[in-house]
Amino acid sequence: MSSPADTSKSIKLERYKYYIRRVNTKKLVNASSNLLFRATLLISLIFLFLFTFNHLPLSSYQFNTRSTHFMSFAFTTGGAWEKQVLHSSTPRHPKGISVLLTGAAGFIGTHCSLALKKRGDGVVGLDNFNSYYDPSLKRARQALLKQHHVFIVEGDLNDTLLLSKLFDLVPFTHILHLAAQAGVRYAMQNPQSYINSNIAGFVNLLEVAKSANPQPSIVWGSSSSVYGLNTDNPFSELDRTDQPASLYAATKKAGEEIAHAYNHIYGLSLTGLRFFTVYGPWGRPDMTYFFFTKYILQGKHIHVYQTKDGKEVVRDFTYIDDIVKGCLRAIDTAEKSTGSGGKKRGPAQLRIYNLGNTSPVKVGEMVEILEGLLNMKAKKHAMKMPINGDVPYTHANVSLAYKELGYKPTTDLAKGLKKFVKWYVGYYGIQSMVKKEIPLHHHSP
Ligand SMILES: O=C(O)[C@H]1O[C@H](OP(=O)(O)OP(=O)(O)OC[C@H]2O[C@@H](n3ccc(=O)[nH]c3=O)[C@H](O)[C@@H]2O)[C@H](O)[C@@H](O)[C@H]1O
Repeated sequence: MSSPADTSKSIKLERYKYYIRRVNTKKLVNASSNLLFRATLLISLIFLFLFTFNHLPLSSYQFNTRSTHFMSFAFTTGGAWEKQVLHSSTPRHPKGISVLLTGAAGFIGTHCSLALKKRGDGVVGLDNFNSYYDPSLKRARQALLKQHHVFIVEGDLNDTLLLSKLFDLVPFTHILHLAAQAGVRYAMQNPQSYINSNIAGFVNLLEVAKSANPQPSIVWGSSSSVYGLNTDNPFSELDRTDQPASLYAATKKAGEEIAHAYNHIYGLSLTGLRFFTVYGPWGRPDMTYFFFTKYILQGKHIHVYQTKDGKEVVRDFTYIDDIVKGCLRAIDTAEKSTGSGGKKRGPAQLRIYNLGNTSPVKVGEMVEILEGLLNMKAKKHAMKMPINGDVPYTHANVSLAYKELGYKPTTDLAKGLKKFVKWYVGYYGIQSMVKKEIPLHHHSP
């Protein structure tokens, strides 16, 4: 039997337990309502953001390309942005196509935009204007395109919202995808930028393209560098491409495999073009012919690379106008994608072509041509090619591109460099430094 003292103890204990239960329940209720409140607040904010986003013109978007997160900030500008996109993308020619051209402020991108616009197609550019090389050159190309009524959207391939918005606005028939992190040797300094642009950015673009209705046909820039350490000569599309010598080459090769997967799963029509050392007016300042020109004019030393066995390195330099023709032929022969609603509806076209010049030239010879055009002697130094991603030679077999695209390069290096130098001295306003008479054309490609 229990004593009264025991009974009172057990009552106290029960009361205490009851008290603790109430406190815990209260805490639980408080915690739950707190959680509920926070969740409601979060959901409301998301709805508010989405609502605002969908009801503001895209003009609007500023893209922070330096950040790894591509945040879009919206502010109203009254639909001017949409108008520019629509105007630029509308073909003038009744049979014209509508092209989203990525990397439009780049070297090949600018020339292709002009050529498409000139023949009556609609073109909207996309470019992030990054500072890999002098952005003022990209701005000058943008100004040139503006004169020809090509509008460039300032944004990044990794910005899904922006890409989706563009496809919501315009039923693009084609994408000419030339935006990339270029440069073979720079990959050792900034490997991540190659992954961001050439892999993540490409996949993002394909993701948006596969869901678009209609799905566009896609032509994109691969590279001769995929042949890497291949020793068969000239390089044919059937040669092995599994020995890249640089991360750049590896990302381009990855792009070709990614293209295969998207073609297979989603029915996207995809054509990859392997460009061989493209040069010409409005070119890239990081490329050798470009900075050799600058250094020769400044009286600075230049290094001409040699292979391990003392031979000069060789490139199949290809003039920009030939490349532009190849790109346009690839677009014109591209079949439609077969998918819709993000689903494949049948087999789709998948192609790869070499676009080169088929006549390789020693880098030393390229220097001699420049010396003649600039009427100045270069301060040349022979140097063993560093192990930095470079390959000793490139040489394109273009018979497949000839057969299927009608691609036939017509510009030799001497003729092409002459056009480049004319542009160079005109653009940089240094005609007087070059004693020889070179007729100038300002700001025309
Ligand atoms: O076809 C491509 O797919 C690639 O073409 C281009 O790469 P490359 O063919 O390597 O051109 P580029 O750098 O101009 O060097 C030219 C030559 O000069 C030699 N070279 C270089 C530097 C130097 O100081 N001295 C020298 O002799 C060097 O050894 C080489 O033999 C693009 O940049 C690249 O983005 C990609 O598109």
